[in-house]
Amino acid sequence: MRATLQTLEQTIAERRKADPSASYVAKLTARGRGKIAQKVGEEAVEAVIAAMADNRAELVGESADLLFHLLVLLADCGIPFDDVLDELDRREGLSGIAEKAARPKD
Ligand SMILES: N=c1c2ncn([C@@H]3O[C@H](COP(=O)(O)OP(=O)(O)OP(=O)(O)O)[C@@H](O)[C@H]3O)c2ncn1[C@@H]1O[C@H](COP(=O)(O)O)[C@@H](O)[C@H]1O
Repeated sequence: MRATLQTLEQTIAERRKADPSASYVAKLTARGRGKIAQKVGEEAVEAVIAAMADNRAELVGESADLLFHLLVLLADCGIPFDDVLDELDRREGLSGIAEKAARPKD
């Protein structure tokens, strides 16, 4: 899973500098961060609609669109996707800490 996103992140980094007439990533990047952010929002709403309609195929497709556009946005902000994964890892490490702290000591 991580390799797929890593490859896509790499491709996006390369395509940002491509000819906008030949690359969707370059075209979207040229339209500015506001437009990229708007696309992330639109794809998120479409994924939610697909989930609420219980449409599995649509949800898979819209989730792919959402992740792709999120990676384009992170690239525009100069944030490596590894930073997001590191944050998730950190939270996983934290899970259960509050529960353990609340437990009476032996
Ligand atoms: N994963 C994707 C991907 N997912 C979705 N899309 C594009 O996202 C767009 C979303 O469609 P919409 O109808 O929502 O948007 P639109 O009508 O094109 O644009 P708006 O008018 O809404 O702004 C489509 O044009 C899709 O082709 C993607 N375009 C590219 N990739 C990946 O990015 C790589 C680089 O692509 P290029 O930059 O085109 O070389 C590709 O090899 C793929 O791996």
